[in-house]
Amino acid sequence: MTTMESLIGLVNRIQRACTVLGDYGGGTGDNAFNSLWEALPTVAVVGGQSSGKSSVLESIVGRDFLPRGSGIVTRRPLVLQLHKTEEGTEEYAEFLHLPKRQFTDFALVRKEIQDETDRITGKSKQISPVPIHLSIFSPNVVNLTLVDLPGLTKVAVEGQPETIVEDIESMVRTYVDKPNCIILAISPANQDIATSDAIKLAKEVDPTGERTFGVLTKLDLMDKGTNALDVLEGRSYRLQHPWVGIVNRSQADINRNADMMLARRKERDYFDTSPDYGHLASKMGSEYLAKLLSKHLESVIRSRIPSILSLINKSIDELERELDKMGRPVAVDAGAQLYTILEMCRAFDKVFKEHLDGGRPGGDRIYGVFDNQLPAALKKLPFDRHLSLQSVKRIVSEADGYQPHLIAPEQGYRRLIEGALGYFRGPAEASVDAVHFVLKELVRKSIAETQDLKRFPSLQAELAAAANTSLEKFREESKKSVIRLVEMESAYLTAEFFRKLPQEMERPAITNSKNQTAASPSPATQDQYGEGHFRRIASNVSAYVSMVSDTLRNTIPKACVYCQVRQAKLALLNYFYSQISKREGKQLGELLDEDPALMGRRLECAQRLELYKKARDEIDAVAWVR
Ligand SMILES: Nc1nc2c(ncn2[C@@H]2O[C@H](COP(=O)(O)OP(=O)(O)OP(=O)(O)O)[C@@H](O)[C@H]2O)c(=O)[nH]1
Repeated sequence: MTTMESLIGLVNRIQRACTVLGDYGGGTGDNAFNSLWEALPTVAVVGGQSSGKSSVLESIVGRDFLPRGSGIVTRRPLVLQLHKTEEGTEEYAEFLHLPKRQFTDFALVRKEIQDETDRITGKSKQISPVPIHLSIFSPNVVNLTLVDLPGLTKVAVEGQPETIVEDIESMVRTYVDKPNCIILAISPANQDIATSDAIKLAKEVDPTGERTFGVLTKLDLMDKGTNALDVLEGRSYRLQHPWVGIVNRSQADINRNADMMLARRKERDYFDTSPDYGHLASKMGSEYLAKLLSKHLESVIRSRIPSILSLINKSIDELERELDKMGRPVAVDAGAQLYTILEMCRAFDKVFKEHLDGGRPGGDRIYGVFDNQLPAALKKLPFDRHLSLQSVKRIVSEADGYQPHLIAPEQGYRRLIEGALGYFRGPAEASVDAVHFVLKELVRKSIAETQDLKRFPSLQAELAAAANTSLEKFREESKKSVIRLVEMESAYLTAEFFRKLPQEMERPAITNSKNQTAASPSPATQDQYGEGHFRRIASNVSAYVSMVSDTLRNTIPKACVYCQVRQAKLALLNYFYSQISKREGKQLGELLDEDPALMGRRLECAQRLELYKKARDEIDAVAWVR
């Protein structure tokens, strides 16, 4: 006995906890949790309108407490949990949504069911799948849980949405479809069983009749001379469990406020004295039905315990994994928050360095800048144009002014070289920018790849902004350095280079110049030198510039690495650290504000986890007392 009470009580407790967390079956979508509710055996009361569902439930309870009226009165599932108490104790009812209030007046229970139905559905006559939980504690009940569902109907009446017929059917189906659902199919005896809505549905979802209990009401209303023995003895429609006949209070009894206990006695007398059903009397009536269901429910629960436990264990594992993935909640004190932030910075820094040093991709793109982009840009510089014969002639002549040079065009050389070296600024700065963009991209990637940071969008944004500010600073420094390298080349030329060049005989050294001189004395300065002279100057300058280009091809990468890459490795987050050290506790907390959806999900997971763990402990405690 203890076991039976505890098992049904156990399922009741778990069911109530499920409802509080919004688990009443039918969870859908990617984020839906395993439904524990669906794994728990329940008895669902199903029948057409006016088939006598409410009357059966009230008979089982022995109390008048359900709303009555025309149209669809039951518009939300009512989970009715019956708890047997000691003989002589006072009966009372309790709603899950009003945990502190005990109802001893059952008329008020009826009113509360009506009000609570309207609270969710409005007065619109809509239906809602959110159940109302009602517990009744009484010495006159057996331990049992039943779910009262809206009556199946065929037409929508005034004020009801057109879809009501299908809506009710699909809500009822969400219960009876579940293999753990015991179906209490109510059919009135004064109607042909072949037309019973309850039997029609039960047949569909439970064709073998294993989990269907057939209940035949209104036996007293059958035409004189007829009886329901064909149904009750299983000849009309066979179920695995025996049919139970019921005689509820008539409408006239209800109007008279006939006492329920008296009605129970009258029902017993009816069967005991019935010429048709006398031989079945011990297996008829609402009291018998309640006991039968209670016993069956207990045995079903017992047989399902292993699968319920395995579902619970599987869900616990899944939830713990998900919680680990989401990260545990953030600490509230400033010290711990700072520690959390610094831990995440460290994790980010590690990922960033792996990108640069190897292990993760991206660092190689910096080498790509030095090995491809820079040499290609240097090659493309317009030295051919700058050192064209025409340009060399012009620059050299202009450099000499009105006095032509005597031996070598020193000023001309310098001007040509200076002009050429100026072109190196472009590729030098472009290399710095290219490295900057690679580093910036690596910061972005590293933030995205730092698992712990994922849940803190504000921290991610601040970290990215601070790292980018640092990178900008490094870029500026790097630019200054590479420009300085270029300017250093212009500031002091390598005289040695020119000394090594084969010495040119200046002035009219060239034959055709000689001839020209002979023919006509040189009228203009530029004519004093032949093309070969200028070509040689162009080629000497070009050789010098190419030597400088080789040098810069080697030194620009050194400057970029020194000023940008190395600094990024050493001091990328220094600026961030200086910023957060100025922050107060509240501002630190703001950095750690998580995505509200994630926080909500974590809370949900944590509550579910608690539910499952509690359920597991309870089942462990109860299930082995056997
Ligand atoms: N005489 C007699 N009347 C019954 C019996 N069962 C139900 N009734 C009457 O039938 C009518 C409908 O019964 P309910 O219990 O309200 O039926 P229901 O299936 O809950 O109806 P809805 O909630 O409207 O779907 C009421 O007037 C009851 O008094 C019975 O066994 N005998």
